Amino acid sequence: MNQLEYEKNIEKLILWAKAYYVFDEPLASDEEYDKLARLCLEFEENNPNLGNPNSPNKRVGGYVLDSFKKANHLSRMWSQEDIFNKKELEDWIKRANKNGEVFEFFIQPKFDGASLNLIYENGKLKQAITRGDGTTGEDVTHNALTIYSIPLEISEKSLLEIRGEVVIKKDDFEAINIDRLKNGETPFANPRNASAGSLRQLDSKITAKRKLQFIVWGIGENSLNFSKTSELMDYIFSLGFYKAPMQELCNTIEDIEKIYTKMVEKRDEFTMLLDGMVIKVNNIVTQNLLGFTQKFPRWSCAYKFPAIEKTTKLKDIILQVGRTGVVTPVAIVEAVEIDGAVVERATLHNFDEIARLDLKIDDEIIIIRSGDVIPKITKVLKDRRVGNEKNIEKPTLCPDCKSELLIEEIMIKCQNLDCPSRVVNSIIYFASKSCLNIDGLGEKIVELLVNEKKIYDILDLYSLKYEDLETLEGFKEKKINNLLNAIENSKQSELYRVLTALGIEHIGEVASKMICEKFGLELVNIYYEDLISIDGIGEQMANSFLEFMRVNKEFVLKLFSILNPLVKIKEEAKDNPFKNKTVVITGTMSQSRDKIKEYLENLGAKVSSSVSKKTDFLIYGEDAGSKYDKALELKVEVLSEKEMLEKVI
Ligand SMILES: NC(=O)c1ccc[n+]([C@@H]2O[C@H](COP(=O)([O-])OP(=O)(O)OC[C@H]3O[C@@H](n4cnc5c(N)ncnc54)[C@H](O)[C@@H]3O)[C@@H](O)[C@H]2O)c1
Ligand SMILES: [Zn+2]
Repeated sequence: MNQLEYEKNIEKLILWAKAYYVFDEPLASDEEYDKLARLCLEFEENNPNLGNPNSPNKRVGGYVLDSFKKANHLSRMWSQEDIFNKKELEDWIKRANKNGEVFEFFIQPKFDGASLNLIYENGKLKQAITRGDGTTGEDVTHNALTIYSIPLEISEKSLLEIRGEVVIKKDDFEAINIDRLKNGETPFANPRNASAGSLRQLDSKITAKRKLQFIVWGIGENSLNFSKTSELMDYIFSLGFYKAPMQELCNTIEDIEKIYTKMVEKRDEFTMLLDGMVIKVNNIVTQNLLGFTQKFPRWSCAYKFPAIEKTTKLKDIILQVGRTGVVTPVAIVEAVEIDGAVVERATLHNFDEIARLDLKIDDEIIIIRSGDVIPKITKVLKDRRVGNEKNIEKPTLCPDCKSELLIEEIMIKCQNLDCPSRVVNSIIYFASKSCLNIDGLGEKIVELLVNEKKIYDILDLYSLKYEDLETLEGFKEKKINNLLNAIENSKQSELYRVLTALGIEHIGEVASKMICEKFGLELVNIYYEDLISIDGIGEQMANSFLEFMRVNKEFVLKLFSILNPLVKIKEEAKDNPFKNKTVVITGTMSQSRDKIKEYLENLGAKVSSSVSKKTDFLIYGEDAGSKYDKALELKVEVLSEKEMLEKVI
C-alpha cells in the first residue's frame, strides 16, 4: 500500500466507522472492516511518520451523536485488541509477559452490543454514558433507567464506574425487526446495531420497549481494594449485576484454546450474540504495570470467533414451487465460506422481502449464517452499486408448469394441482418423517418417479410394482425391495399421521390429532360446527379443512381404504369435578407430574403450566412455590394431591 492508497483507505475506514457507530447502519461487514484496518495498521507501523492522526487504529471507535447531551467518563474507556488465532494469541502473551512469569488469565464471553458506563455515587445510579470516543460519550441516563438489569441502587457507597455491554436477546431482535417492518422502517442489520440504536434514543419510551439487557464486564474509576480481577468481578456480581455464564480462570495457552473451542461450540446456545471472548491478565498489580496503548489495555485482548457475517454478491434469483403452490424466491450468491460451510444460497421468504431490501441482481450484500439457521441476506450495500445491477421482476407464470400465477397479498401461488413441482413436493411431504415416515422415499427418488411417469400422485405409490422400478437407473434388487417394503409398512399408520400427510393448509400435526381423536374416519363427513366445537380449531382452520374435503373427499376415501389407518378415538370422560376444567400442577407429588397430568387429562381436564384468572384448580405437592402463592392471591381453589383424589372418588 502506498501513501495515497493508505489515505484513501483511511477515508473509507472513517466513513465505515461513522456509519457503524453513529447511524447503526453498517456499510461493510466486520470482517472487511477488520481486514482493511489491519492493512492500514501495517502501513502505520512501517511508516510511523506518515500515519493519519485520525486513523481508527489510533482511537477508540465511537463518535458522539449531536442530538445528545455529552458527558465525560471519570476514567477513560478502552477498546480491545483483536486476535484471531493461536499464533496471534501466543504473540499477544509474549508481548504482555516479557519476563516469562506464570500468568493467571481471567476469561469472559464477549457479548456484542453497545458499551455503557454507569456512574454510581453514594450507592445511587447517577449517570449512564455511552463509550463514545473513550473520553466523552452520550448521556443516556434516561434510557438506562428503563433497563431492568441495571440496579438503580447498590450497597457499595464509594464512587464507582460500572462498565458493561447493553445487548438484546436474539429472539427479541427478530421481534423488533418484524415490528419495524410493519411500521415501514428499515430493520436493523444485526442485534449489535439494534442494541446500540435502541440505547441511543431520545425518547426513552422506545428504549423501554426494546427489552435491553445489561451485562457487566468490568469497572472504571473506583477505590475498591482487590488484587485479582476475578475476585473484583465476584464482588460486582454480588451487588446485583447479572453474571453471564462461562467466566473462567486458567494459566496456559492450551487451556485458553480449550475454553475458546468450548465457547465457540456453545455460541449458538447463548440467548445473546457473542462475537468472541475477552482474555484478561487476572493480577491487578500486573495490569497496572502493563498499562495501556492509545487504544487498548496491554493486559487484555479479544479472541474473536469466526465471522458469521460475510460480504458476497447476488448472482441470481431462482423460484421454487412448494407443495401448496407458493412460489418462493431463493437467492443464488457467489460461493462464500462462513464458519466452515460453503454458502451458495440464501432464503428470501417472498417478494416483499426483495422489495424491502431493494435487492438487485449483481448487488453486493451482507449475508449471515449462524448455527443451523438457513443463510439470510441482512443488508444490501447500495453505496457499492456501479449502475448495471438488474431489477428483480415478480413472476407472472409458474416457473415449472407455466400456468398463470395468483397473487395473494405477499404470496404468489401456482394454482395448478397437477403442477409437477407441487406434486413432487406434496409426495415428499407425505413420505417425510413427521407424516408417513417412508424410509428411502426422499427428494431425489420422488423427483425421479414423477419425472419417469411412474407415479402421478400419492395413491400411485401403493400400486408400484417391482417391474416399475427395475428399469430405473441405480435401482438394484435390494433397493427396490427396501422401498416397496417401506411403502407397504406405511399402511396401518395412525390416522392423524395420514391426515397431517395430506398437507392441508393450516392443519398441522396438533390439529390433525385433535380432529382424529374426536371423529376418527368420520372426519370426511363433518360440518363446520363440529370442527369449531374443538378447542383450538379456529375459523380459518375449519374453512381450509372443509374446502379440502369438499374437493378431495373421493381421493381421501380411496387413500383410507388402501392404508386402513389406525384409529384411536378418545373416549369422552365421565362426569367428574375436573372435566373441562383448567388445572395447574405444582411441587413434588407421590408420582411424576407427567403421570398426574395424564391422569387429569383422562378425566377431561386441561392441564396448563401457569396460574391465571382462568385456572380452576391448583394441585400442589411438597415444596410448592410461587404458583401456589399466585393461586391464593387470585383466589383459585387449591387442592393437595390427596384432596384431588378424594374429589374424584
Ligand atoms: N462493519 C463495519 O463497518 C464496522 C465499522 C467499525 C467497527 N466495526 C467492528 O467493531 C469492532 C471494533 O469496535 P470496538 O473498538 O468497539 O471493539 P470491540 O467491540 O471489538 O471490542 C471492545 C468492546 O468490547 C466490549 N466488551 C464485551 N465484552 C467485554 C469484556 N468481557 N471485557 C471488556 N470489554 C468487553 C466493550 O464494550 C468494549 O468496548 C471491530 O471488530 C469491527 O469489526 C465494524
Ligand atoms: Zn406450476
